[in-house]
Amino acid sequence: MSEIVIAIDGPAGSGKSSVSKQAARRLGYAYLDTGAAYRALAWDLLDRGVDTDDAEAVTGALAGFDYSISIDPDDYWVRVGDVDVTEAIREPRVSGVVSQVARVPEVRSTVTALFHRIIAEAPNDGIIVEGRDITTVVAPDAQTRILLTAAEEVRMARRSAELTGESTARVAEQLQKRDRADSAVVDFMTAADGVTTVDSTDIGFDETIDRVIGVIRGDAA
Ligand SMILES: Nc1ncnc2c1ncn2[C@@H]1O[C@H](COP(=O)(O)OP(=O)(O)OP(=O)(O)O)[C@@H](O)[C@H]1O
Ligand SMILES: Nc1ccn([C@@H]2O[C@H](COP(=O)(O)O)[C@@H](O)[C@H]2O)c(=O)n1
Repeated sequence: MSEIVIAIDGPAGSGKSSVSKQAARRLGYAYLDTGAAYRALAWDLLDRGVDTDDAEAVTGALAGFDYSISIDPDDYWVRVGDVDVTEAIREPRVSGVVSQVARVPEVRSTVTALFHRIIAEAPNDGIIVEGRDITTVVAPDAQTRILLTAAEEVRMARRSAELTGESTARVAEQLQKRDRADSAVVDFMTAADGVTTVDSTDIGFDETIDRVIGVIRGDAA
């Protein structure tokens, strides 16, 4: 069981997954991507033909959601049943509906219970858990709580550099739309009491990891 829990929240494209994964590698910790559970559920609902706008139908489909995720930062995968959905859950069709699914209270309580089980069973000394409500709901008592952020235009530019098949305007529109919808459910734009902000707007990837590890080790932010 992990003695140390590091909670990291932030808006879309702020670097939560890439920075958390790399920091976990360096510290020998496990890494839990909580957004993957919401994405995998959205993928599963689309696959089963469930209307993702219908909260009752989404709640009804939760019992059949057979989800597993690797918490090894060197061997990351996500599965629904026997299907490896690691890549598929990043597709725009999933990103486009995930916020609708994540706003359903029964979804949030079910996946939060799942996260608590994964955290409790992690074999490493520590685990880095990233998402939107980790510092406030999933692990408010975590030893270290960080809000990882960056200016919206910088996040858009970084995301559109990754998604070569999509126009910059479309990527920007989707990122803004998702942040707006997600912000209506949880506040990940402002740091809660006791949460340290790391702003990567003007710093590169490696320096961001150094800053995050510095906060975890108790250096000044
Ligand atoms: N400090 C940084 N400097 C440069 N690039 C960065 C920095 N931090 C993250 N990136 C890049 O920004 C992109 C988005 O990062 P990442 O996917 O980790 O964000 P995220 O917060 O997990 O996004 P989402 O919530 O949408 O899944 C990646 O290409 C990543 O390599
Ligand atoms: N703690 C969380 C994490 C994620 N979500 C929802 O999932 C979507 C995908 O998350 P990514 O981190 O992969 O971008 C996100 O847009 C939220 O709708 C959440 O609600 N809580």
